[in-house]
Amino acid sequence: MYTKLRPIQSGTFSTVYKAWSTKYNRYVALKITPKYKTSEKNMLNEYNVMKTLSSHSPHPNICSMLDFYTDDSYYVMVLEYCECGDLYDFLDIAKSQGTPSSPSLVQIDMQKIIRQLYSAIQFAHSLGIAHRDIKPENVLLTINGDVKLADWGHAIQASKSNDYQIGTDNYRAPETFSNRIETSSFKRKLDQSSAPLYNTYKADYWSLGATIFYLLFGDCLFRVLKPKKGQHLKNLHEFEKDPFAFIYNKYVVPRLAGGYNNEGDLHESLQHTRQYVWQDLPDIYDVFHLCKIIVDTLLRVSDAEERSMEKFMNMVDSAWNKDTSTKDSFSYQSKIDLFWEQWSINTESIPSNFQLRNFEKPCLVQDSK
Ligand SMILES: Nc1ncnc2c1ncn2[C@@H]1O[C@H](COP(=O)(O)OP(=O)(O)OP(=O)(O)O)[C@@H](O)[C@H]1O
Repeated sequence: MYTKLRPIQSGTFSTVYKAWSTKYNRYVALKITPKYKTSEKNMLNEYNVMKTLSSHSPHPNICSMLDFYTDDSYYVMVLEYCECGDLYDFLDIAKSQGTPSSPSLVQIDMQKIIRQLYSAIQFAHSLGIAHRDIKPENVLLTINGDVKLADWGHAIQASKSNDYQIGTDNYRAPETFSNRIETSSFKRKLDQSSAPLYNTYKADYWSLGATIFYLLFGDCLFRVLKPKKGQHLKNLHEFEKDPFAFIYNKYVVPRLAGGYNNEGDLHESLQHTRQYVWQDLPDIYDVFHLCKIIVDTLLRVSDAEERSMEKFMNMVDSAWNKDTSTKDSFSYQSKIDLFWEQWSINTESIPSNFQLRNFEKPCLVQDSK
């Protein structure tokens, strides 16, 4: 019924193949998991989640399960095939095609990706399912540039959980790290049931914010090497104290090595380091503005309850609403005002050869001294 054509990629637990289905008369993806790599309980959980998500009217931005098989050695999940693979690899290819002086021709339609991810996550939450591993690697792309949220292996059908360390560190919400929990009983792993519960939907909101951040800067917000896990918590504290200074120092300043005379140069430098182009963020203020929206609505460190995907989407909608007659619309002047209000970083934190000067328009210049 299925003819395996080629392996697509091996993940931690499974290998995914492109295959042809005579039953559906279309290409499919076979996600094949050896039984020794997972427990029956975990597989049953993924199967049940996929079944719920794929039944009655499947969501266009969720990678549906078409079939499921098992034998003595393997579990085989038959999935819709996404021709362009995952977003992480897609951007990696885009980056490798470009050069610092000429970015790859790949263009990222931010609005489309954001809206479709929002819609997929909202749909899953409305069915009582939290994904718990949202990241660029789990966002698949179709040939039409539509996204499909995939890999529901860590998903849970509950709005609260006290499972910690589930998902991927670089995209995981702070409250899901067990070493933030001070209860000694939890630390000693005596009684997990007494560990505090976290809201699984709000944890997904954080991961959505971290995923969009990756698209903006081509890098993870809190990239931490495995041996340096403690660093992750330090980063979170630093980020919480002043998110804009954190982002500015870690993601903007390092890209200023060559010196910049105006915001156009800075915008280009960001594009060139990433080496792919955003289709719909025409200038640097749009990038910073979107970044501010993410920080204000999704990347709330301690006050997880304040995270709101609806607020995020409303603010994105008004930021992209180019009708300047609307009160909240994003005029060029308001972008500049916002830049100074939110991004005028303490000058002590800027390397000595750079300074912010308020010219006709705010811009970054290299100090000639
Ligand atoms: N339906 C699909 N169409 C095309 N490519 C796919 C599909 N499903 C998965 N892939 C590719 O295979 C990779 C691994 O898939 P998946 O994340 O589901 O496996 P996994 O074993 O759970 O991985 P991990 O746990 O390491 O994240 C994806 O990142 C993607 O590149």
